[in-house]
Amino acid sequence: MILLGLTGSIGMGKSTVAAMMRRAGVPVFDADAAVHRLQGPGGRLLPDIEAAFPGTTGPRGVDRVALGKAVFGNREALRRLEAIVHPAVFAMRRDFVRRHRAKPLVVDDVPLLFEKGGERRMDATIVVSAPAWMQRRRVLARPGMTQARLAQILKLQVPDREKRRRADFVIDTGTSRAETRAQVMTLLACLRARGIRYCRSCAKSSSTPKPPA
Ligand SMILES: CC(C)(COP(=O)(O)OP(=O)(O)OC[C@H]1O[C@@H](n2cnc3c(N)ncnc32)[C@H](O)[C@@H]1O)[C@@H](O)C(=O)NCCC(=O)NCCS
Ligand SMILES: Nc1ncnc2c1ncn2[C@@H]1O[C@H](COP(=O)(O)OP(=O)(O)OP(=O)(O)O)[C@@H](O)[C@H]1O
Repeated sequence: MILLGLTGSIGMGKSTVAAMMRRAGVPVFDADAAVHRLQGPGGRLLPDIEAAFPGTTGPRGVDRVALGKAVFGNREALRRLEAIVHPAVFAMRRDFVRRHRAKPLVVDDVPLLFEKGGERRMDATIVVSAPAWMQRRRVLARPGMTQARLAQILKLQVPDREKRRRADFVIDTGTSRAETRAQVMTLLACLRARGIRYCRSCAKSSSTPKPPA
């Protein structure tokens, strides 16, 4: 089995690419979805989160906007939240990978792959990337997102340029979905047929469309 770490900064299209991979029959562990389950209605982590951040949980689970306000911009608070959330996610990931170990490819979709040194656990890494202006446009269109919140989140993330440099493969989402899907399918076919070493040598494609005038 080849274990692939999939990552990308906020709004780069990681979830979209992960969905394309899943549709292509690859098991994908979704760390964000795991976090949502653990923090959702009746979620296992609610008591610990409420104790550490009073008033941020309720019958509908974690109030993500309120918790985000408490931790983004406050490194110590974020570390406390991570200490509650990450061990539970690690355990779910380990079970998922074990369950699928007979498959040729397994994808681990990890928002903080390079930030937390997770790439060491992977056979290869894939970064999803688009031009910065497109990233901003996508993220600022989300409800509840502001320039200030985006700036705080970007400060916590390894810059896109650095991610691209460190990754084995880059998927460009600055183009049409059809082109992105074609890149995904080519990469998966290559990995299945030829393995990592061969595919590394023919990867790292990217195009950077100009911002609109
Ligand atoms: C604070 C929370 C509730 C805010 O939720 P919300 O739905 O508003 O934002 P979302 O989770 O989509 O994150 C927005 C962006 O911030 C990034 N981000 C989230 N947590 C972190 C973190 N610990 N460090 C750096 N960036 C982070 C995400 O990758 C994403 O790009 C949530 O982000 C959270 O619980 N974070 C801590 C757990 C964690 O580390 N999750 C990410 C990897 S498993
Ligand atoms: N070619 C493309 N590939 C992927 N996403 C695209 C493309 N073109 C436009 N998009 C849009 O870009 C947005 C990317 O959102 P997505 O949720 O996939 O990002 P993400 O990286 O998972 O974000 P986050 O880190 O915040 O969870 C979506 O609204 C998607 O429709």
